[in-house]
Amino acid sequence: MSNRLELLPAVDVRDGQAVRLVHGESGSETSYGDPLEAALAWQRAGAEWLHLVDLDAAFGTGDNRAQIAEVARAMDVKVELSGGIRDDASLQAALATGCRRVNLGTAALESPEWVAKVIAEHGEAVAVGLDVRGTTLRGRGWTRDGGDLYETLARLDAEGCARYVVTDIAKDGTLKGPNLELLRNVCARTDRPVVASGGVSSLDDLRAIASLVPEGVEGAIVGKALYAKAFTLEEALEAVAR
Ligand SMILES: O=C(O)c1ccccc1NCC(=O)[C@H](O)[C@H](O)COP(=O)(O)O
Repeated sequence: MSNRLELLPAVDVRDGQAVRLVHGESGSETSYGDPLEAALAWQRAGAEWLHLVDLDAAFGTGDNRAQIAEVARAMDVKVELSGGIRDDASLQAALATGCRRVNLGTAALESPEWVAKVIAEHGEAVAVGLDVRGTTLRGRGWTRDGGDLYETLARLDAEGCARYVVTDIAKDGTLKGPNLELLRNVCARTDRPVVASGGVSSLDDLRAIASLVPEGVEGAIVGKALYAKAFTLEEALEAVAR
């Protein structure tokens, strides 16, 4: 594992638009225009990764599959794809975009046998999103409870899950800072890399997450702060370069 924090600027797509939600709640969207333009802007600014989310697929309000595939295929940088990947068809469609990895969320809570099979078949190409309120996991676009964080983590670890994307829903899209305690607690319970998501508001937040790299945090997803211009991606990359 590198000792430098990886940054993953986010492009969350709802109804064809790049948006950010507050607490992941449907209806709380702020729109930021064309997803491809946003993704290309992050790439031009030096991103190594793009975190690309199909929110409609996550919520079950349709999908943006064709547009998501167009964005993923246009990227020269690594793409992590999330939202509504719950069965063989959606998994194959996601992998066919050429993305580097997919995030499974709801499926890890509702279809554990399928997820164990997918982890065994695809290894590093699969991460599991652990999206929590407190220590209770949430699925179906974060609208339904899905069990205990640490029990699920132990099960997924035993199945060989390669990495986790950990989101405190109470922080997501709020610019209130990341939940460092949650990240530390998850890192203490697994030896797999953890990608932090939700709440980043400042370069100091990124430095604080970067201080957890020795504990197992590998990356940080940044959404709202970049769209709200709290800092630029260039500044963020510079802040975690040392
Ligand atoms: O990732 C999902 O599947 C998802 C489902 C339902 C609501 C939101 C979802 N993802 C949100 C994100 O991944 C955000 O882009 C990320 O947490 C960034 O948060 P922030 O920096 O606080 O804007």
